[in-house]
Amino acid sequence: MASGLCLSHSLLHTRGPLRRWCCSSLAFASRPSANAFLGARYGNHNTLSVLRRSVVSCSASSLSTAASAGVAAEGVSRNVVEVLEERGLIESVTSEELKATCMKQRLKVYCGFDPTAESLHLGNLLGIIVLSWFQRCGHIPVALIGGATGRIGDPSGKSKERPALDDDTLVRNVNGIRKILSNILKGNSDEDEKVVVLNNYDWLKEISLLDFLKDVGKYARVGTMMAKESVKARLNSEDGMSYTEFTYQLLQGYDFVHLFREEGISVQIGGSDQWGNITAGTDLVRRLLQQEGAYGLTFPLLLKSDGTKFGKSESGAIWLAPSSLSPYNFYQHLFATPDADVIKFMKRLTFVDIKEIEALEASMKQPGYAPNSVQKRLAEEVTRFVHGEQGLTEALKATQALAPGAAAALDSQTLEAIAQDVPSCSISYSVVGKPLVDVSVSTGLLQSKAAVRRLIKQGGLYLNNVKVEDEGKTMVAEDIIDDKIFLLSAGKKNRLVVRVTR
Ligand SMILES: Nc1ncnc2c1ncn2[C@@H]1O[C@H](COP(=O)(O)OP(=O)(O)OP(=O)(O)O)[C@@H](O)[C@H]1O
Ligand SMILES: N[C@@H](Cc1ccc(O)cc1)C(=O)O
Repeated sequence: MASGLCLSHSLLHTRGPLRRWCCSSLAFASRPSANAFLGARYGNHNTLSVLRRSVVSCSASSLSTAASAGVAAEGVSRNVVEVLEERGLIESVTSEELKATCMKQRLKVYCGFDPTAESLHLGNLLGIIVLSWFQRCGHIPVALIGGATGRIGDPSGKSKERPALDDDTLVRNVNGIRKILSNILKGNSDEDEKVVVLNNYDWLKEISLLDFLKDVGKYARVGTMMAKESVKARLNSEDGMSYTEFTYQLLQGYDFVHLFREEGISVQIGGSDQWGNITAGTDLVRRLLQQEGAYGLTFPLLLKSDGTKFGKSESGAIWLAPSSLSPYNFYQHLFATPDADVIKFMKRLTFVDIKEIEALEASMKQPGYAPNSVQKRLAEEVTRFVHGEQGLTEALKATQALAPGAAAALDSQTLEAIAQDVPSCSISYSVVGKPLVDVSVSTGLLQSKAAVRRLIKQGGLYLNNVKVEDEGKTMVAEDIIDDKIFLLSAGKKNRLVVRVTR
């Protein structure tokens, strides 16, 4: 049974579907012409001009006219393809027709994530954001977790075969990712809007090897499979590629067939590295189901300033799960975005109106611009989207409390949150009445009492963000916030959260 969070209609996956390929109950408002499926790769930053040059079945101007003439399908508020173009969120689409189709009908759109870690990361967030844009424009987003494909390993963008994950790890990762997807998508949609999270293990586990080879493999051309970037790159490498990984594109392709037929999902999105897998899906729908109307859309990968991609395999992933990276640290990473990238990230990672982003861009060039103001806005918007209002409040409180020279009043909740990001230790309540000099050494903040005294003289020791002036200070009950915790700081950067046990 499908593990959809709130699945509106159940998946019909008996062994039957493999025999029901040619009869789909889906009704599509438009049937694209065959040459519309030649596909159009968008230039990275020049999407509109490429689009105009290669329009096949309808011109860009006729689309805008159609939209402004108010012929949009009920529930569809804006042209999502235009919105995504405007924000630099389209790398390629399989057909120009999508731009017209997305105004004529409410589309179901999916993005898949393999469970290769317990959390998703900032790069994966783009898929969630694009899903969310579809939703904001009136379409229906579906997130998919690759419980089955995660066992095979996507070779896209990988120079080496991925190590196989054991079952326990896979289950843990699937659960972790499901939680993130549900939280973010649910938190950012209307209360009564259902969020669907599927797991491809639910249908792929049903299919026998013989059925798969006979019924799916027959429709796949080896030459086309070999020509995919993910395969070509690996075939030229020393280790080559296993048959297992070679079949990955077919599994993802079959997912699209299944979702198109059983769930009425007609659009698959993914990062640009997913182009080969996505087109494997649109091809299979055409060959196997003999149906037109399946679209693929990719977005550019989010890159760091050094040109490497934000990813889970790269060092220092910016995780979305609060258990892997606190909202405070998440916020700080975004706050540290270089000026050169901040406007691009505002467009791709937030839902702030494009006009407002342009105004922010102009403000950065003004003489009175307060440095990092746009970074602050970026960090706030993205943290709110990922961690909710409460996560943002936690991040802002911790930021205030940990800012050099902070005078923020502390509470135990903030300190507990900070304890995820700075060293912490526990001490017994008998600390009350002890000299602070001794406590600073016994907690490991500083090496010796002499060092503590020297620091106090220099004005560098802080207790709960308040400068300690008196070398003879002893701890009193009021120093222990909410009777449980306090913060010691040596200078502005060296912090220690101390939990007090009774
Ligand atoms: N930096 C990125 N920018 C945009 N999209 C990304 C980025 N990294 C991953 N994605 C997209 O997220 C989806 C899930 O990707 P995937 O699970 O392979 O993540 P990954 O970080 O690339 O994993 P791994 O590092 O294990 O390959 C895909 O659509 C992929 O294109
Ligand atoms: N191949 C995708 C995940 C995915 C899996 C199955 C799908 O149907 C779609 C996408 C990735 O690794 O990022």
